[in-house]
Amino acid sequence: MSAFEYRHGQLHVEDLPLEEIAQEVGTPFFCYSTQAMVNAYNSFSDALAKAGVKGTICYALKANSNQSVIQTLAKAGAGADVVSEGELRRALEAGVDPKKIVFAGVGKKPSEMAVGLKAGILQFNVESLPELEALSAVAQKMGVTAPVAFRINPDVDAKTHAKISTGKAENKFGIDIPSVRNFVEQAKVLPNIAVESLAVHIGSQLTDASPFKDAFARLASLYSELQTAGLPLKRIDFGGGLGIQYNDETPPDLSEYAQAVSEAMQGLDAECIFEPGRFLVGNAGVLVTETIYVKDGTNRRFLIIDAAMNDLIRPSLYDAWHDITPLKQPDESATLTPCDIVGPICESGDTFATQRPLPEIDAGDLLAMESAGAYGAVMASSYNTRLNAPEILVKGDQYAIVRKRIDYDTLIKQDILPQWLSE
Ligand SMILES: Cc1ncc(COP(=O)(O)O)c(C=O)c1O
Ligand SMILES: N[C@@H](CCCC[NH3+])C(=O)O
Repeated sequence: MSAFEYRHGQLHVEDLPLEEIAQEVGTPFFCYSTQAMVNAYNSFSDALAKAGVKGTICYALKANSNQSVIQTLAKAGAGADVVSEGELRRALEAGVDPKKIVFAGVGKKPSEMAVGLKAGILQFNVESLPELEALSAVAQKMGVTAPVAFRINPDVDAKTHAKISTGKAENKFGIDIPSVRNFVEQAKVLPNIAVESLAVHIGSQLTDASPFKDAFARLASLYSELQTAGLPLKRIDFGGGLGIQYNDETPPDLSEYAQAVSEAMQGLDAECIFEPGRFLVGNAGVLVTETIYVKDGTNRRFLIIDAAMNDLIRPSLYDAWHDITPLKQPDESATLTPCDIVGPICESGDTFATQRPLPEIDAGDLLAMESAGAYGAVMASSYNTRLNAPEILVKGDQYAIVRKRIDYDTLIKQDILPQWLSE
């Protein structure tokens, strides 16, 4: 059973009508299903087990870093993939075992490295020589050894949106394969560094299995070559990137993905790490919004809603598609009219959908923007001095506000007037 479906004419999340939450919380708000997240985690883990792959699933916090989401996944067994001191602190606060935390990102500062070393995390995914040198210096100063994975850039086209593609030579990420031997030599002479792992991540929202296969094969062959040359590698990190269905894409199913991993692992003795973000939470969340006005323009109908690009930026930033579903189930015979669904922000880019066929929608009607669990609330801003959309977590017939809406007073008072303006 899906976590979001119509029952008795109303869109439900698990056992609750979304409209009931909307009446109590007000719109817009994000709503996440515990069941959908746990199911996604279990299906990922089962698929790996079925393919004979043993590994740790380190949830990529950047997709949705609400403490309740991290804790839900940690309770299901997940570790964490973090990219900043903030995310690292979130993971530790949620009780994630430091030995299941990997620290990725091209720009870790020495102060952030120190927090990771102090916590005793599993590995730092290193992407440049200056970063390796900085890590060595911090570790030496602290009298500890830094566990390192070299993140490789396999120069593989992930066939995804250019802004979220990370494995091509022109991208800022990873170390090109021919340079890795030099990195290994440098690591030997740098104090307090232990190279234990190789990592890869070629992009996000991959809908084709072949780039995964290519990247994993290159990673595995390099792993085997370096191990044979005497480097004591223990782990291989396959990154994240598995796509979800937003519209009519057909992402690889889990067994195909797990098969690609298992093929790459043939003949290798290594623990595996995975860093899925979107797959675990993307389809577990919606953004609920109210229609403020229906405006008939010269040549099109606009639905002006109370959510905007500051709440969910994906359509403006990547031309991303999100299904838009009325909370009240329309008649099967309802006539569909093409509408532009837009927010109140003063930019034409504040558009969620163009010429989207929808049944008759009136002012006051509630809509759900689907697949908003990943890269939704985490990418929000207060542009146009709009209040944040609160976040709600549902479990069965219970719901909890897991991030509240900040009031205008608090928002405005974040700004501090310099003395001279109050004189
Ligand atoms: C290093 C790394 N790991 C994991 C992820 C998570 O990606 P996704 O949400 O596509 O699974 C990302 C984001 O693309 C990333 O940059
Ligand atoms: N923010 C992007 C994904 C970025 C992945 C970051 N590594 C999206 O919404 O699709």
